Amino acid sequence: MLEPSERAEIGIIGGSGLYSLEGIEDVREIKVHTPYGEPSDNLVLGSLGGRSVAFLPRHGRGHRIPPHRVNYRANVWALRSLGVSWVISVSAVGSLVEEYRPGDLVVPDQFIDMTKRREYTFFEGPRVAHVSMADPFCEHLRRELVNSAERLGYGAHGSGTYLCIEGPRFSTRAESRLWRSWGAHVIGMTLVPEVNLACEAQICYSVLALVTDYDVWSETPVTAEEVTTIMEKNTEKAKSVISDVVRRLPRSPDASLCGCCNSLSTAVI
Ligand SMILES: CSC[C@H]1O[C@H](OP(=O)(O)O)[C@H](O)[C@@H]1O
Ligand SMILES: Nc1ncnc2[nH]cnc12
Repeated sequence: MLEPSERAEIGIIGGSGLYSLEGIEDVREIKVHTPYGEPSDNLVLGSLGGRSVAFLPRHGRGHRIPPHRVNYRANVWALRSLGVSWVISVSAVGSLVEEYRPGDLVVPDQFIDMTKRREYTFFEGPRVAHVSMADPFCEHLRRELVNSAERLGYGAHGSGTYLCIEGPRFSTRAESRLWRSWGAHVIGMTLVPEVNLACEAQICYSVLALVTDYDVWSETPVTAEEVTTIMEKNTEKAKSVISDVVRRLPRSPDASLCGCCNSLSTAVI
């Protein structure tokens, strides 16, 4: 496979409602081919706040790809092949607890995987790896995201468990009650296996989640239309946080906060 000649330091994966980023200078658009097939769209490269970034809309521009059909391996591989060491993922999530309100930002620190049939690993044998997922997100990047949200006056819930369902349907009321009883805070359909693969690729990865709804446990059950409307009203928040955080990220992560770059050192058999 040909390695792209372009390079980028920071990858940004846009979720529902975030299909482009403003303020990128020196914009180039490239198609990246991977051993796993095509990523969700062309990658948009450029400079944001003096840092080289690569933007990829998870569902493709125009939201063409449903969550269970996203080629997560191609997306993460494509970003890695550009040399990114950080990936900021943006996601719309439902809330499973009253205190996380529509419009709020959340930077989760844990997840529960309820997906069913996805491609979870780059290591299909004969090379086998079991990466640790005890602390699945980059703590350094998480802190930077929370700090940026605070600085901009939005605030963010600095922890929370993201429960990932297979989708594309939403949960039943019984399922939603179950997720709540398990202690999950937010719900979405795309974190897994994006986070697993980022870890295998030794990338510092974190999610900036935006709450769009109260799922189906409150009176009026969530609809896709509701998610889109709330995202449209709030994408500015996510864009401002991204714009602020990319300026502040150091060239390399603080080894006392995260071990993302070494995630394979104890994982490969
Ligand atoms: C548009 S409703 C559900 C859809 O929104 C979330 O996507 P993303 O995480 O990419 O923002 C959710 O996971 C579903 O895919
Ligand atoms: N309630 C919900 N369930 C699953 N994914 C979502 N994305 C946004 N809201 C959601």
